[in-house]
Amino acid sequence: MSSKVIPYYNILWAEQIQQNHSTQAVIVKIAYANQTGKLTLSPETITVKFVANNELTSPIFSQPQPISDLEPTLGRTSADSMNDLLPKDVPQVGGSAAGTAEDGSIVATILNRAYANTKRNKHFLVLINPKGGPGKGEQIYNTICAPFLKLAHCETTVIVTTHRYHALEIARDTADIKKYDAVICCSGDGTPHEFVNGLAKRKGDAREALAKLALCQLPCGSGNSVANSINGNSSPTMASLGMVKGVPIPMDLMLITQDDGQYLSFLSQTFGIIADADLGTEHLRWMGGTRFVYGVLKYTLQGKEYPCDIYIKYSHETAPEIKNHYIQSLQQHHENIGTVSTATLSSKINYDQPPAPSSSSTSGSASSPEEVDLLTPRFGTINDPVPSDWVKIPETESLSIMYCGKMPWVSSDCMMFPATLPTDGTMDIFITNTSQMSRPQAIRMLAGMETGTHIDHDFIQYSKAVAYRLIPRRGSPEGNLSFDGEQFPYHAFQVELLPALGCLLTNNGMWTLTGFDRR
Ligand SMILES: Nc1ncnc2c1ncn2[C@@H]1O[C@H](COP(=O)(O)OP(=O)(O)OP(=O)(O)O)[C@@H](O)[C@H]1O
Repeated sequence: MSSKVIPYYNILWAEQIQQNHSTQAVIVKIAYANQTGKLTLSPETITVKFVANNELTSPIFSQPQPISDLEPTLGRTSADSMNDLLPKDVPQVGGSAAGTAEDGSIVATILNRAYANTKRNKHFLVLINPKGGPGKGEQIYNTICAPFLKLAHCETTVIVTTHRYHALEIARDTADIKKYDAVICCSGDGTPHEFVNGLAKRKGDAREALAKLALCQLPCGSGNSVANSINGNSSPTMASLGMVKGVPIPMDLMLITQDDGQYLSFLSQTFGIIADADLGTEHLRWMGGTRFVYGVLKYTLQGKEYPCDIYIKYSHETAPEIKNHYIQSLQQHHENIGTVSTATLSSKINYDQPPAPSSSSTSGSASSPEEVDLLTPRFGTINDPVPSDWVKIPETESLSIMYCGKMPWVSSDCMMFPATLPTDGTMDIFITNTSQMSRPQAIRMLAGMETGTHIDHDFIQYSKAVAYRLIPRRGSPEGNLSFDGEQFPYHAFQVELLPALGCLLTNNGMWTLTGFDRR
């Protein structure tokens, strides 16, 4: 008999389906995510027989009992291997025959361990963008994600977005939005961008809603930064299990001011080649993620330049400073996750003291962060003078890429920001001028983006900042500018970090680590 081990993490649900009082045996149906490939899981069920002497009897897998049409044929499982599934202290069968989660029964024990550090029966708001990426959002949700959520007894409210800004309107206008544990964006990165900005526009409870509604993504777009950064891949089944077992953690956000507008950004701001590669290749959506790589290569080899002026309020400028900050932030994150519940984690995160406001728009304010307006910038807006302690970057008249981000992976094959962490109080800024590199150098740098080693090249600047400003030079040809992958006017803008304002649904209280501390 072949053996099968089911990690508790993969268990979606357990339910007692039969009890024999004379033998004190119970039969439990277990729904779980079966690992069927390196990055694929299949929602399946097995039935297992337990007896009162704390031992698992021969499981009755020869007669699998699928509970939905989606269940594939079950594998055979040995009793021995199931000890990895079973707790050593299996309680006596008895008590409530219902086998509910709280009654001390085997079912309760399994469920408690399967959901040891997260909430079960999560209530999800599901937003499906039917036009995102290759346009398969509905299909991917219905055939791949929904079965996991159903087996895990999660509650769902599903909305298919019908127009641009629909996700923003839902986040802004849904009165009881805080009843949801998380929002599943079945989309690319544009929908989470809209959703976060909608929450920020709520009257009265914006801060609370941003802290409560955990973002997650069913990867249906071309970039899928959220899913890639959380799971380290863009597998929809891995993402689906991650939602069921997700642990919410706080995440830093970024506040952008441009013209007279203010926006939140959870992911990135992109100026130059990367923005052109993303937004200038919309007609190539059919290529999926490859269109981005194609675009970057094309514009890099063309040596396109984007004259501008950039001012940065650095937090960590040199490579050793960045590495030290990463290691310290990671340790602090693990300490916080280990000692407090995720609900109170946000308030326990200890950031570098934010600098004092420097502009007229915030001067005189002695309010605590809770009291000031959610979107009141600490450093003023793009319409204020550049603060005197910000550093002007030299030689940006021939800049080719400015990319600022807060998530490590911007697509499955691009670890753009290897040194970023969810709540490290900084944003990572990548600046380079590819037109001054030889073609082989440029291609080596681009190839390094897959593993995050592109930041090690001499001709790039990778730093950490708490704020910056970018001003395109007057009279220069216009390119694209994107915030979180969404197109914005090619105008000057300013960005500052907002510590731990948002919430992210992660697998184990952290997104996939890049290994930056071990480099
Ligand atoms: N029904 C709809 N029709 C047209 N546009 C929509 C619709 N629903 C949402 N949108 C818009 O589609 C845009 C893209 O959303 P999405 O989240 O899928 O990211 P994406 O930019 O397509 O991702 P990627 O670039 O990674 O493919 C958003 O601006 C959103 O407002």
